Amino acid sequence: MDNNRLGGKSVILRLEMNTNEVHFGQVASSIFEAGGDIVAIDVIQTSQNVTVRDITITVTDTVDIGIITEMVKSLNGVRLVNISDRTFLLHLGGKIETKLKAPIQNRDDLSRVYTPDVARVCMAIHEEPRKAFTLTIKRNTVAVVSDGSAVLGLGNIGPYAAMPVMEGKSMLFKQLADVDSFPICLNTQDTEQIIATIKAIAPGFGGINLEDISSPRCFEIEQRLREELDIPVFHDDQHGTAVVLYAALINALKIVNKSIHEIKVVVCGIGAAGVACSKILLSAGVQNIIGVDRQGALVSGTTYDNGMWQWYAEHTNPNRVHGSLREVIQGADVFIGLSAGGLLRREDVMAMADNPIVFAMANPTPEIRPEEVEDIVGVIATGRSDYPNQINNVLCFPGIFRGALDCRATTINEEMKLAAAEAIASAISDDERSRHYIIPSVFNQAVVKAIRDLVIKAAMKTGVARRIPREYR
Ligand SMILES: NC(=O)c1ccc[n+]([C@@H]2O[C@H](COP(=O)([O-])OP(=O)(O)OC[C@H]3O[C@@H](n4cnc5c(N)ncnc54)[C@H](O)[C@@H]3O)[C@@H](O)[C@H]2O)c1
Ligand SMILES: O=C(O)C[C@H](O)C(=O)O
Ligand SMILES: [Mg+2]
Repeated sequence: MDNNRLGGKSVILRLEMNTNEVHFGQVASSIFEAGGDIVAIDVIQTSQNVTVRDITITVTDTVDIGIITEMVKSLNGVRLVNISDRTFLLHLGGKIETKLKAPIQNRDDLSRVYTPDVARVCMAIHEEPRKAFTLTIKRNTVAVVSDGSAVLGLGNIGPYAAMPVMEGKSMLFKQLADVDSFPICLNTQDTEQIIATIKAIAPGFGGINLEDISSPRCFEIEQRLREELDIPVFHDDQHGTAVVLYAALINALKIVNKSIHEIKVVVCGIGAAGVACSKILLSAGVQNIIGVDRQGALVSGTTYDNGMWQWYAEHTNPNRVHGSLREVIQGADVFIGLSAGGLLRREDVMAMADNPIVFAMANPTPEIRPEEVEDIVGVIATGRSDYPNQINNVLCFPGIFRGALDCRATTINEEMKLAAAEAIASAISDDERSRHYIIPSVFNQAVVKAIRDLVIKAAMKTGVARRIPREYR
C-alpha cells in the first residue's frame, strides 16, 4: 500500500532545539535538502537555550517522510519530540458532531422541547404518523450504514475501521447538500440481522444510504429493504457509482468520438459497483460488455455460486470470450476498474483500441496510476480527488438524496438515477469539455442543485413523490 498517499502529503514535526548547538536555518535547509517544503512554523515554547517549534512540511508523492525525519534527528542539538500526520489530526475525536437548532435558555424553552409540552407533539405524530416528516429530524436525515465488509478497496476491515469513511460521507452530505446524517457501523455481517437492524432504526430517517457492504450480500440486503421500507434505500457503491460513471462515459465518448452502441467495454471487479455500472451501461445501449473477476471473464454456460454472476454472465459477453484480464482487454475501447489497486499494466492499455478510455476507479489505489499511461490514453479518470477527472459517487449521493428528501420520495428509482446522471454530464458544456475535464468538480455547487431539481421532476413524473416542493406547485 502507498503509505505516503494514504498518510497524507503533509506532516507536522515538533522539534526541540538547543540554540547553543543548532540554528533554525540549519534545520530548515536539511529539511529542504531531503525534499520537504516548510509551509508553516509555530513557536510552541521558548527559553534561553531551548526552543520548541512545530514545523509543518509538505512533500510530493515521491519523497519519503522517513528520510526527512532521519535527517533532522541526525543534527546535533535537535530532538524530534513528535510527528503529527495532518490527516490523523483531522480525525481526532471524529469528524462530525451534533448541533442544536435552538438553545434551551430557560424553563419555558425546557418545557417546550422536553416534558411536558413535547408530549403534545408526540401525540400529534401518533395520531397522524406522516407528521414525523414535519415534526422530527426524519425530514432531513439519512442513515449511512455499513457493516465494514468492503470498505473502499481495503476489503473486510470491520465496523470500527469503517467509521472514518462513513463519517466522511456524513460530512459530504451536510456540506454539499445540507442533508443531516448519522454514520452507523453495524457489528454484524449477517444478512438477516442487518436487514432487521436497519428496519428497526428506520423511523428516525428519511432515507437509508448503504455503504461499503460486500457483494453478493449487498444485493439481497438492498432489495429486501427496498421492498420492506417506505423510504429510499440506496446502495451508494452500486447506484451512486453507476450514475457518476455513466455521466463520465457520456462525456469521455464525446472526446474520443465513439458511439456508445459500438464500444467494447471491459469491467474489472464484478462486485457491488461493477454489477451496477454494467447494468446502467446495458440499459444505455452498450452491446459488448465483458466482466472480469479474480478467475477471469464471466461467460454464459458456466455455473457460478454467486447468483449475481450467473445473471451477469447471461446478460453480457455476447461473443462468449474466455480468459484473463490480460487476454480480454485486447482491442477494448473502455476499461472500467472497480476491483483493487495496481491490476492494470501499461502493456494492457497498449493492447486496447485507439484512444482508449481508462476509468481506474478502485480506491484509494487505482488499478493503474494516470502518470503511467497518460501519454497513450484518450481519457483517464480515477476515483481520487488528487488527479483530474474524479469519478466518485460523492458527485451523486448528496444531490440525489437532497432531491429525494425534498419531495419525500418513497424510493429512488431508475428514472431518478438517470436524471442524476444527466444533470452531472450536462454540468460540463461543450466548450469546457476536454480530456482532463469530463466530470464536474465535487465543489461545483451548481451540480447538487441540478441533480436535486431533475431528481424531483423524475420522482413526480413516476409517482413516487409524497410532497410536491413549493416551486413545482
Ligand atoms: N470511484 C468510486 O466512486 C467507487 C465507488 C464504489 C466502489 N469503488 C471501488 O471499487 C472497488 C470495489 O468496490 P465494491 O464496493 O464493488 O466492492 P465488492 O467487494 O463488492 O467488489 C469487489 C470485486 O472486485 C473483485 N476483485 C478483487 N480483487 C480482484 C482481482 N485481483 N482481480 C479481479 N477482480 C478482483 C472481487 O472479487 C469482487 O468481486 C473498491 O476499490 C472501491 O473503492 C469506487
Ligand atoms: O468512498 C469513496 O471514495 C467511493 C466509494 O464509495 C468507495 O467505496 O470507494
Ligand atoms: Mg463506498
